[in-house]
Amino acid sequence: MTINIVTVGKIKEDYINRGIAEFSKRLLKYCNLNIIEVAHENIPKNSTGQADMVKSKEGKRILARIPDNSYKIVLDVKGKPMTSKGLASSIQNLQVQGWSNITFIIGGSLGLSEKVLNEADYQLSLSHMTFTHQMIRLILLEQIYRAFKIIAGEPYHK
Ligand SMILES: C[S@@+](CC[C@H](N)C(=O)[O-])C[C@H]1O[C@@H](n2cnc3c(N)ncnc32)[C@H](O)[C@@H]1O
Repeated sequence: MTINIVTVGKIKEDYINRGIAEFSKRLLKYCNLNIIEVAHENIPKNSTGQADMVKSKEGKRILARIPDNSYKIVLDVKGKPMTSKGLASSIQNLQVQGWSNITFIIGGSLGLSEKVLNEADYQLSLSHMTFTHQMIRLILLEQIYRAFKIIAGEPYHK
């Protein structure tokens, strides 16, 4: 299984980068992992009414980088919640159905465009709370790692 994460912007915080490096390393035992960063769009100073334009430009970059034939899961606060066991079952079911690529998509500071949201096979919320795009990348990686540990029947934190 190949897991892709298409995400807007870079990670600036060193402590988050270290966490991402740790979970990326741990995941290599279970899957191939590609983290694909697309450039964020500068938000104009007088940004009233420009949010859609920013999300649309970032959205085009995201859509251009989604690998072909992959099952697309967008991360969105308003998406559907899922348990960690549910994510494990979903990954397993997708494998059984013949999917060899799953792409998770993380938006920029203003979120994702309607076009990207509509392209998704699943809209996933990790909480009712909003996290930064930097934090959500780390949290998502930990949840994917947890899912593979559950699939493998291996012990991990409760
Ligand atoms: C700073 S948030 C964007 C906030 C923006 N106001 C919105 O409502 O989408 C950046 C990205 O992180 C992801 N994200 C943040 N919190 C999330 C959550 N609780 N569940 C799922 N994704 C989340 C989403 O992909 C979002 O586009």
